[in-house]
Amino acid sequence: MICYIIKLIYGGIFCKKGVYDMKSLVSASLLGCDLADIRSEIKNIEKAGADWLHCDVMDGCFVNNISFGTPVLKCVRKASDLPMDTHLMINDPIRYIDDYAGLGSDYITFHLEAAPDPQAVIDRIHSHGKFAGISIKPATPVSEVEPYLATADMVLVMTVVPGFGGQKFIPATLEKISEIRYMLDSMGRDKVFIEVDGGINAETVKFCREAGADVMVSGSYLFGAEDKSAAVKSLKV
Ligand SMILES: O=C(CO)[C@H](O)[C@H](O)COP(=O)(O)O
Ligand SMILES: [Fe+2]
Repeated sequence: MICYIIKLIYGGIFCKKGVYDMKSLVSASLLGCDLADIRSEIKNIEKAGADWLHCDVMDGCFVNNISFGTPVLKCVRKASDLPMDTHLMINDPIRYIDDYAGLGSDYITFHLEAAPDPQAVIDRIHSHGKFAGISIKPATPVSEVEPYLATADMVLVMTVVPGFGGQKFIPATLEKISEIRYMLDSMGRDKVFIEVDGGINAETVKFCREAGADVMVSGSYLFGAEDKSAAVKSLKV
């Protein structure tokens, strides 16, 4: 208990042995690119050193925005061999897992708040041989995701309220990253990724990394950068 309190105070300094040995991964959020020119945007960000392609699927119900769905992700799959990191911001996501797995997503992340039975969604993703991510909004307590840490392959901590790119990073989410990393370490699950998404740039990434995150999603910062290689590099802290 004392250790846990110290850990929270220090915001993750003592967390996850080994993660600091490797650079963090950068997942480029295509929501921030010019969608009319998506193939060349993908090629450019790939050349700049991005590790994954992050695809934000929004249904206009779970979040107040509609983005894109299977037709666009099929084109993304054809345009690149990079791992596809699909972020489902849709209600009752189990309805669409077969589709997003079938089109070639590597990681499929859904929202805990949107799923009546989160374990069933994780199991369905695994039944396709894909990696399962579970995400929480900034207002959702870490205790709600704890039951799924034993089986999820990735936890996505939203660092903005989901729905739109270009928002400001919420610092209060850092404590949640540290708490989740501590819980995963305590369970011996040190291969589980913690991904952060929303307002990630060269400054905010440092705090996320210290707290224990290892996959950094970035849209507006990366695609808005003049020098994309330098921007990607700045996120690999
Ligand atoms: O899931 C998301 C929004 O809900 C996006 O991935 C995220 O906002 C990335 O955009 P930016 O880096 O511009 O904040
Ligand atoms: Fe996202």
